[in-house]
Amino acid sequence: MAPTQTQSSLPFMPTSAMEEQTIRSNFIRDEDERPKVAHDVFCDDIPIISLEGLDDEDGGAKREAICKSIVEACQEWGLFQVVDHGIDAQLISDMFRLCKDFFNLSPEEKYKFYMSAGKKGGFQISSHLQGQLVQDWREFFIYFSYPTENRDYTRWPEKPEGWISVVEEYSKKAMELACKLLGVLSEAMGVEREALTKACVNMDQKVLINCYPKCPQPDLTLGLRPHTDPGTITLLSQDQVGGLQATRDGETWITVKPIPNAFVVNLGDHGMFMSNGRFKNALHQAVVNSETSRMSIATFQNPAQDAIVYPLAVREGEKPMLDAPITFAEMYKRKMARDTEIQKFEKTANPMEKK
Ligand SMILES: O=C(O)CCC(=O)C(=O)O
Ligand SMILES: [Fe+2]
Repeated sequence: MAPTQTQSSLPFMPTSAMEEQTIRSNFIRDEDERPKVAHDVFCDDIPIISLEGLDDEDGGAKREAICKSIVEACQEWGLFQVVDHGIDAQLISDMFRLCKDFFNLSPEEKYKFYMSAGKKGGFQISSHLQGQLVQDWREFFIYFSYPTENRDYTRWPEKPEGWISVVEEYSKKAMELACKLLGVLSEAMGVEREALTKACVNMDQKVLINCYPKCPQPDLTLGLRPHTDPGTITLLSQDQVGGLQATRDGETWITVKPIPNAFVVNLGDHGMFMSNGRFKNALHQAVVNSETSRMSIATFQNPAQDAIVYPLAVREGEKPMLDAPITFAEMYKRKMARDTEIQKFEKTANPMEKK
């Protein structure tokens, strides 16, 4: 079918390039940004924590041991995997099946949900950030799922059939699990179990489904550039392909081993600030491959825009990381300004360095 006017003015979709042998220049990263480790070279360093027993009565030895592992993982990595988390395997598999069906729809069908400015959710290509010099090799669909009054059901596709109710259930279960984990972190900071959830005011949740089409030159590009998530905590489920990478020093990357039905949990900037830097905001990225497409579902738990960002606890000998309380909206604005600044700097500074 000939592209319509609207489609031709929209960004290039990686899926349209699946038959091409080389990638377009706007996806090619500078050499130092290219993947150093392949999507399927897995590393076991990331803690895998079973949550069985987490709901035991306070003081239970099992709960105590689980909490300890979570806290250690947050201090060391800001990232870990959870199994036995109580979210039904069937629900996760239904979600993946329906997400896959959506991405397999024709471009016309997907573009009906194209997320232009001001739309509460929908289909997008590459990156949330505007004006990026190099594009990410991905397409995604995003749901604005909580608070429920934010749901604009005109942005929730009726095709594939049944997707709406599965997303509703999935997002509810993810919200419950995230709050449970935030409870563990709150207690570790010596504040009441609900403290982090309350600090988010009316907790916001977005469910983002990433689809990374197979790529003819995966060594030259990234599915998703290195970033930290801005919010409090993220629950990520991924298929068995592999591609999520984490780092502790910003240089050595490891590929997180996919585990069926597990969630990769990572803390975002808000989680880090609220703990005064005790818990890390995990830097991560996604790489692609030439054999198969990959899918991941990131559920972001964020504070409300006007929620106050300030450490809930400052430990002895520490100074607060922030001079004064700010709103989450302000925190995000500063992050974005910094990210754009870093990009501009890199693009202008690199040629000088090479001289
Ligand atoms: O696809 C992945 O593994 C990572 C996704 C991610 O980091 C994100 O959507 O923020
Ligand atoms: Fe992320």
